[in-house]
Amino acid sequence: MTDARSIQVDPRDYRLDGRLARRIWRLAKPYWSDPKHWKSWALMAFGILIGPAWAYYNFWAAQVGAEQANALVSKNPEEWHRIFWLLFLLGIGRWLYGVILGLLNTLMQMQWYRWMTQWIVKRYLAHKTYYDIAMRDDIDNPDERIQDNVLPFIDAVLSFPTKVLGTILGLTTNVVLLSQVNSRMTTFVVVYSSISMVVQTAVYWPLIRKNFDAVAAAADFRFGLLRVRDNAETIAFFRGENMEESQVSDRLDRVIRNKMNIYYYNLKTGFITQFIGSVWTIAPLFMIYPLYFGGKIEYGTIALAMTAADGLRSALLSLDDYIPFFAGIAPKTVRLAQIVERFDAMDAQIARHSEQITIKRGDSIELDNVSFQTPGGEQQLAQKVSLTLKPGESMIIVGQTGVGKSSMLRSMAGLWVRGTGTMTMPPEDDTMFVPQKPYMMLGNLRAQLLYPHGRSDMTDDELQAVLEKVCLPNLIEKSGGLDADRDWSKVLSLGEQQRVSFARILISKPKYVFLDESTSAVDIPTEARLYKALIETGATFVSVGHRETILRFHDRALRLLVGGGWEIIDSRTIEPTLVQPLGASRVASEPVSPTDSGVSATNCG
Ligand SMILES: Nc1ncnc2c1ncn2[C@@H]1O[C@H](COP(=O)(O)OP(=O)(O)OP(=O)(O)O)[C@@H](O)[C@H]1O
Repeated sequence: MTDARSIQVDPRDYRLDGRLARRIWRLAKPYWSDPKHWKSWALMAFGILIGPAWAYYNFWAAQVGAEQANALVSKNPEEWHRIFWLLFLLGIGRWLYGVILGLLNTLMQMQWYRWMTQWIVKRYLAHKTYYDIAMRDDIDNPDERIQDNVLPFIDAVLSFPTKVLGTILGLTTNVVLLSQVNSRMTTFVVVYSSISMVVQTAVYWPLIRKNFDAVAAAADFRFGLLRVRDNAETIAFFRGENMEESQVSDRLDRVIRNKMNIYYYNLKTGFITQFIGSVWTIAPLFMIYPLYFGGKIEYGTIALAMTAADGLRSALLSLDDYIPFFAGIAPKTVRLAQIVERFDAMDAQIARHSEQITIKRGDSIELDNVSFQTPGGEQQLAQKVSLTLKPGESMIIVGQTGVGKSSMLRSMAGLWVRGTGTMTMPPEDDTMFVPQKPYMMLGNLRAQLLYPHGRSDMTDDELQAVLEKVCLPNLIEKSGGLDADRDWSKVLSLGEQQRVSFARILISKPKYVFLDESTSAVDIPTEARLYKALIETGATFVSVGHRETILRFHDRALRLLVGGGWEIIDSRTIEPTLVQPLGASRVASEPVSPTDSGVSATNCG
């Protein structure tokens, strides 16, 4: 996950143009083009169709209101009471309309929200895209994008058709109403509102960028806090609290600066909006009252005209609203679209097979002219590697630090796909990759041991026997049983976690195992025990390691050279300095039997 500040911003993302419209369409289309979502279409159609009825209702209510005012002036209590109860019922109808529309909208929103979030998460996890994003570091805070942006996007898009319909109906009904009273006033409202629309558009334009920056700053602040949680122990060791406090305050300052920026901007523009509104409240009065004093209209018509003029103005002003509306949703849309565009790019890359290592499935490990690259293509690693590893064989990858040993394992696991050539790999279900820092899932000790498949018919005694083989004879007892639930990544030392990883191998019995410095945190006798147990399973395995002591457990070594070269050598006769000198623990130069590790069962740890 990366800091939003380090991401290059495309200035085109700040515009409200066809590109934004296409992005909205790209995000909305998958849901709305699926016939399975007919219910949402039905709800949407209902919401739209009820609009004209609602407009007519308001049209009629305005006329009834005028009749009531006339009944008041002509001192007609029966008529006044009749209209009063009618208006009371109309009020209930208005309330019911609001409730029904709110319910329909929420139902539609939740259906789409669930679907869209699941759709994005599915694509995020497919083809290991989450890993690609994390490695390339070009999409900041993907989790925040998924969690925070989907609902506001949906909310905005769903409200859009009703908003447009509301504007159209508001314009037509109020023009009809107002022109019944005075056509001059209709012209005034239209001209006045058009001018105000132009002014407001100019005023709101800069807000798009400000909103954008505010969203990125908030995501950044969250990221800063998350870093502290994720690295709590390291920070505590380094006593880095002061530095962390300053980085968090720094991010918080940015959030506040952006919020204040928007606030001051709204305050300034608020004066303009306020001025436009004030002129409006006075101006129509000067046009309507002379008509009344001249006996040209009845008293109730004043209220009717004012309601219609106000309705027409708000319909026209709602046009102004489209700019702030799009300015508000643009950042969220762009942040979501960027992540979906990355999914699309990933799919396209896979479909094209371009610059991508082809992976075939077979019963051995075979590299045919494979050249490896880092995920973004920044670095060429080992070039044109060809080798075969038959079932039961083992190989260690050695070479200078940073030369690309772990990367080769990542490519074999299908995590890094960039490069050329063809790699034959065993079926995924037959393989297990063991990283240096094991993953401890949430759950009890049994779940840790059975990870990743989570199923096994092994009894508790059998699990205990496995733990003894990996030098953890007391783990169950000291943890409070196999069903004890702890934060295992914290309560187990790294060496213990690495031994749990080996227990997982012995439990799952994969045919192929790939180990990336998986014994770096255990002592040499324990390492020997672990490799001995691995060899006994008969698995084919490939290790990456720095310690010369593990060379002897492998049939051969692939030595990677700086500049992309490589060579295959006999791992038992390799010059230890080609791996990494270990000082006192030099290995004997004569070949050693892999099963003769030189340690006894009691020699663990
Ligand atoms: N996500 C990444 N994006 C771009 N380059 C990367 C990424 N991860 C690693 N690299 C680069 O790829 C090169 C090979 O890294 P790799 O981890 O494979 O080396 P290594 O030989 O295993 O190193 P070490 O022995 O230190 O563990 C390094 O130069 C490293 O900086």
